[in-house]
Amino acid sequence: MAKLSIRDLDVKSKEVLMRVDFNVPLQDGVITDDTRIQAAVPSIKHLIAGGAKLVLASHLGRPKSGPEAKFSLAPAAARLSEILGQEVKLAPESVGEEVAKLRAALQPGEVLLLENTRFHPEEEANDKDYAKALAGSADIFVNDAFGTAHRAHASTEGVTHFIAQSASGFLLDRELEYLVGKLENPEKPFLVIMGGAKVSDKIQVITALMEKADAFLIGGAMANTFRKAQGYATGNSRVEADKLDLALDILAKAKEKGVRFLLPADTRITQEFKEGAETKVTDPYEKGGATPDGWEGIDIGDVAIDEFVAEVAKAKTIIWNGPMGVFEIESFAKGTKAIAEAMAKNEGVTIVGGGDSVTAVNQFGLDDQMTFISTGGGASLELLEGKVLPGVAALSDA
Ligand SMILES: Nc1ncnc2c1ncn2[C@@H]1O[C@H](COP(=O)(O)OP(=O)(O)O)[C@@H](O)[C@H]1O
Ligand SMILES: O=C(OP(=O)(O)O)[C@H](O)COP(=O)(O)O
Ligand SMILES: [Mg+2]
Repeated sequence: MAKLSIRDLDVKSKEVLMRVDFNVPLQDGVITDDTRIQAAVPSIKHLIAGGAKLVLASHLGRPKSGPEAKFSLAPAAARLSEILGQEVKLAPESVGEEVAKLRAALQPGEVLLLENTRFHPEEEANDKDYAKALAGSADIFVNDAFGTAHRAHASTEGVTHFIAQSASGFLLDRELEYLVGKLENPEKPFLVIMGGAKVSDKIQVITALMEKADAFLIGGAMANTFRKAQGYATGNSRVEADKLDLALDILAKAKEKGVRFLLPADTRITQEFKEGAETKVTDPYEKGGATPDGWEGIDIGDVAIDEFVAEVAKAKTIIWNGPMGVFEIESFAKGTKAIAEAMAKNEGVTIVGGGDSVTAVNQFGLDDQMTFISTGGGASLELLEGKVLPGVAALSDA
């Protein structure tokens, strides 16, 4: 069923609450990649030009409980203000009396960014009272947060129950159009590359993706979980202990189905998690490779790089989510860079999704060489899996 779109709205003098995904990478309070902010600008400008009183909501990072300065959206407000060339006020909170006053005082064309919704645990719990408070006096809700559309949270799903009209934004439309439409019949071989840190979420989609993909490459922290499950020593590596059985199930299923499923043959490891740290590569696992105690896997190894690059060269359609290593630290970026370069050379369809994966590709200056850049990692994987994302399902029908 088609959903109401931002194109269909008359927003003149209306209060519009728009969910954006300003979950941008920060280092010492500085935004290292503003792709997600830039990606929301077409919808923001459209609403400003249409005379809306615009209230923006977003999460940033994963604060544990309550406000934490390092997860403030202040840098995002400042960056958006620069991009728009107009003031973007940051509310001190996402809900409450003071915020209600700020919202009521908005004039057509003005923009207010609410503080991080995840400063309230009620956001992720999709609590009704919090969602209602967030909806506040809004006449219209727009969801342009593709990167968070796979979460049924108060600001993505809950609010729609308290606002008359809920529509998709331009970014959400564009992502869905490409990732659902163009990927319906991918040219084969279809390769999925997965890595990154959000293992417990993303490992869950692999089984479903085996119905579509011909091959998988697994890097990042996800690879550690698979290697641990196989019984290899993983030292201090980041491992998802409660996903070991699932990892073994996935390996068995891949074998049964004849899906190529490549884990890194070796791993780059370190004792110190910092720039310039000494690193070394384990022996290939086949030859007894192991990560000793006190060391942790922070990138795929050199044999793995060669094998993965060869696999990328053979594929006709590739979707990549999750860096191969901790690319934010240059000494740990080799594997991620090699994959990005191999994708750039591939003449088939190359899709990179995810806040951090896209940051890496931008950092290497290879974004122009990709067919499609998606602002969502988990969201694009769940979409590919064939799921209707909760943030989309909740929108009004057209
Ligand atoms: N071996 C590893 N150990 C720990 N963290 C890793 C490892 N490999 C990659 N990462 C981290 O994964 C993070 C990105 O993961 P994720 O959020 O799942 O990807 P994306 O944002 O592209 O969807 C990066 O910040 C990177 O440093
Ligand atoms: O960064 C995000 O996803 P991604 O890391 O999969 O690209 C989104 O903002 C969702 O964040 P979440 O995974 O903490 O819900
Ligand atoms: Mg990420």
